[in-house]
Amino acid sequence: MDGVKYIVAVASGKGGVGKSTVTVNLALALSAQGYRVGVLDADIYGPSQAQMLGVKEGVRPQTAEGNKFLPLEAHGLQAMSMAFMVNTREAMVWRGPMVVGAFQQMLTQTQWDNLDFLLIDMPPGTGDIQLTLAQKVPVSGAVIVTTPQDIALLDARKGIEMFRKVNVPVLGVVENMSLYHCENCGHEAAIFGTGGGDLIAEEYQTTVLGRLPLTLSIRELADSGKPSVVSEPDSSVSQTFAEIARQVAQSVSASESDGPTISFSE
Ligand SMILES: Nc1ncnc2c1ncn2[C@@H]1O[C@H](COP(=O)(O)OP(=O)(O)OP(=O)(O)O)[C@@H](O)[C@H]1O
Repeated sequence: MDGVKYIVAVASGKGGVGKSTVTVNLALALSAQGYRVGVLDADIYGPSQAQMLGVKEGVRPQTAEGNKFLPLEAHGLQAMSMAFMVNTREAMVWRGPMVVGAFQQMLTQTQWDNLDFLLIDMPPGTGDIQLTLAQKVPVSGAVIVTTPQDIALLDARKGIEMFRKVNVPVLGVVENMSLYHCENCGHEAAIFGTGGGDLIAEEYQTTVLGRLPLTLSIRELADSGKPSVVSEPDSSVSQTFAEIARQVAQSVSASESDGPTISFSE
């Protein structure tokens, strides 16, 4: 794809497991390691990257030559989202083909500037957007986000199976909300159970790229538009994201030297 070296999808089967939070922090961690990084928010109905990147409501991308949009810049990242095109306070009452059309336009009409990595924050599920992505652009790999509980793992499995079907390598699993960590007393509790990430990684011969705790600060900082990796670069959460970023960068360039072919079949 023009202006992009590697495309990495960040996906889950289930909604609300922290895909957007992981996407933005992983993008910032890659950027801190010297890469040029973009984020494409593929969640058309519920885009959250504008808020997580601190882009104010009503800021719109500029147009460029050839019917293209210039991505917005935030915290050194290039970003494109449906939230930059519409009023996010209004419900998007759109049928599937319109959603796919909007996604395709963002995918093909954004003028990315010389990116090493474009991270795509996928909507939950295994539907139209996922298939469109696999059909339209060469995806270097997918990061699967899950929480440790059974219901999320069930859906994460479907996500992994889907990427396998469309020949996109699964780079690994991020187990989010692994442990609840109370920032006042330090107490820890495995609210969503334990071992889920390991289980699924073993089942699909992939790896757990990292485990993130359920903490107030991760939520507050993402909601405030200054995610953990920029607000608390020395925290253990940011170190975990740095480690995930290193593994993603390494396995994407390793898989390139293997000469992957991306194909699609119904
Ligand atoms: N590790 C965490 N600790 C605390 N809060 C978290 C953590 N991860 C995510 N959250 C919070 O949980 C909520 C859902 O996270 P997020 O939007 O990243 O999930 P998602 O999987 O992208 O959701 P959707 O399916 O709606 O796209 C957000 O308010 C986010 O701040």
